[in-house]
Amino acid sequence: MIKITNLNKIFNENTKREFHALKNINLEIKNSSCVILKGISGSGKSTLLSIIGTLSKPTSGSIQVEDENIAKLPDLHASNFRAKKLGFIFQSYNLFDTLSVKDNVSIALIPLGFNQTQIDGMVLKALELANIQHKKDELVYNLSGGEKQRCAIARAIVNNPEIILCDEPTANLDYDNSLIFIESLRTLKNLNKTIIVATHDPIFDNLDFVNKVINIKNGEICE
Ligand SMILES: Nc1ncnc2c1ncn2[C@@H]1O[C@H](COP(=O)(O)OP(=O)(O)OP(=O)(O)O)[C@@H](O)[C@H]1O
Repeated sequence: MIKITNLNKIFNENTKREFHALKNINLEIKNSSCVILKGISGSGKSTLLSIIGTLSKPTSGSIQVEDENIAKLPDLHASNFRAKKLGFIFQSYNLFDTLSVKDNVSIALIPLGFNQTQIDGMVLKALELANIQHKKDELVYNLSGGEKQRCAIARAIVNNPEIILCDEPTANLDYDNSLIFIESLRTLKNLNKTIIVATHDPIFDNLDFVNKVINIKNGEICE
């Protein structure tokens, strides 16, 4: 369970540019559920996702993941938490263009101390799950947008994370590739992953495997 309590994020606090981006967010996300964070541009979706992902810290409030409050983790602990428990999928893919698909995916395992045989096995499994194994030796530079997204999915799941965070994952995909992405999410849901997607893409409306849609407006949850 992810339990967010009284969470606030204020950028540039106590300056003329002060901006209250998240206002008293309270939210519970059950294990193995799929949750969509919806809201127009600037509503605070990415800010919330990056705080859940320990990429930034809230101004106040707590985020309990099982028994741990991850809101105030020191940087080293936060990076350990991310490496073990989280997978990220971004709209811009965040891949290394000049590396192969296989090498992009294995990067996520480097901090975890696996040996080469273990890494090879885990990478192959992730590539197969994401349906990109046939391009494993190709440079990312040469992939299509949909293939890059599948490579990004493989990288996000290679560490077998419990939680997968997706920020506008279909923003750069055409309709057919967006549907393929949604089928990958369904596969991950069936593998009991907890999935949180920040999006304003209507393609995520009314999906049968989505457990909860949370609307965010001006940094607040509106039920
Ligand atoms: N580092 C920052 N400093 C100041 N303001 C910020 C910062 N990051 C985000 N904001 C502001 O916080 C608000 C929420 O931004 P956020 O990126 O979370 O929105 P979003 O809902 O994800 O939008 P989009 O769909 O366009 O990505 C915006 O008004 C943004 O300008």
